[in-house]
Amino acid sequence: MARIACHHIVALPLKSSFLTRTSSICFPETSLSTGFRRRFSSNSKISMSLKAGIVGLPNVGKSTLFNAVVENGKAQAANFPFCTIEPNVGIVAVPDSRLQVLSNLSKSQRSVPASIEFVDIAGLVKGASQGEGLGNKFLSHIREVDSILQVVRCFEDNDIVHVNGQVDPKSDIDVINLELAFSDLDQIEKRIDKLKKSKSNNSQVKVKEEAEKSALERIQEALMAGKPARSVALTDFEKESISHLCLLTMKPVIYVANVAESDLASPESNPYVKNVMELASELQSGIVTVSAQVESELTELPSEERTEFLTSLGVDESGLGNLIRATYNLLGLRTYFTSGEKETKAWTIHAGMTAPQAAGVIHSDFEKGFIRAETVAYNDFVAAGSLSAAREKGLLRSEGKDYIVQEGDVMLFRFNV
Ligand SMILES: Nc1ncnc2c1ncn2[C@@H]1O[C@H](COP(=O)(O)OP(=O)(O)OP(=O)(O)O)[C@@H](O)[C@H]1O
Ligand SMILES: [Mg+2]
Repeated sequence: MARIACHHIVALPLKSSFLTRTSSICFPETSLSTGFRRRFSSNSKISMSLKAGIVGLPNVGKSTLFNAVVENGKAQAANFPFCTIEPNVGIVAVPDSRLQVLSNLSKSQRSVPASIEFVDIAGLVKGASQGEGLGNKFLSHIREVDSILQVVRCFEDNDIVHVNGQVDPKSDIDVINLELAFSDLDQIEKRIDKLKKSKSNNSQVKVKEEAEKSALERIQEALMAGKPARSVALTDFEKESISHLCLLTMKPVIYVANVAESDLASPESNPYVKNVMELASELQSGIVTVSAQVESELTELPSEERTEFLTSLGVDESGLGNLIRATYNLLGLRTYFTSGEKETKAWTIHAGMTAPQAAGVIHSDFEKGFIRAETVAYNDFVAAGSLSAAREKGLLRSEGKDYIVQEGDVMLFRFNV
């Protein structure tokens, strides 16, 4: 296996999911895990969950990581319409080697990668849920993201102040998680009070409110026991009933252990990283190790010098690609392709989406007027060499409106307008 500047330690679906069409993915038990098998009903509102928030104590390396990821994401794809929406929100390309392969085969004029949004959120401190530091404002920024990358300081450096005086990943993680839990508890308490006072006579509303109350009571219990909301088993109906609250501890988390450059080659031997690994597994979350400092220095170097720098640190490649892919997968996102002479493009869908829903990602008219999809698995497309060759060999299938789009499908939609 290639040595990389970012090691995925927990079974997060990284590269494997991109190599096989139907990948067997082992996700931590998050709220998203059921989504793999779940089908999206056609009337359910689909929003592309694309935002990952970089969260952590002050001065742990969040902005350093954010800048490196954004710079790297931009560099990954010259044709990618990169933009920084606000100074602290950046869209980055999801690196995917399949894109270039398809693009070459189709002799496309350009290729467009999938993308996700990263948000650099200011540091959280103890007491934030009571308004300390930048307090509730920043908790509300976290509320808006779909997944959390929690940066944990695992590097020693006496010149860089640690808000609590010493490097202690367990304590840092506890501080952040406690603030998130307090904020959720506060919201839940208010909501349960409101639900108790509800006088609705509408039976449908009543059923929904009962489901919401029952879910919230169970989440409240879990939070009091130090567990995140995502650890509570909920039905789809219950999940939907509480979704308006955007609970912070419901969001899937990846712990990003930010290590010194000297630890990059074997992060597992750093006891701080070990602590983070143990906690991540207890909290049903993923972990990646990365050195934000190294990544930021890499973006400053001309590409020919990057390999040399990485080799001197004992690794082969930058860790950001893996971090971005891990985040993409954590968000429950999947990719299908369209490929032709004009362009080859990676489109982002949720796992479980049907062909018309996937077509709707391109344009709502494609979904409304959907007739059929012609589809071929990525590996079959590559083996055949082109869409027409795949058709001749009978590898191109014609699929109807119930077809669940698979990771890596290359698709062509037939529709009426
Ligand atoms: N892996 C690392 N090794 C050594 N130094 C690092 C590492 N990662 C970040 N730093 C340094 O730590 C300092 C703080 O980094 P940064 O400003 O990114 O933190 P932050 O979490 O965004 O802080 P804030 O919450 O105040 O915005 C910087 O001087 C940065 O160069
Ligand atoms: Mg910062």
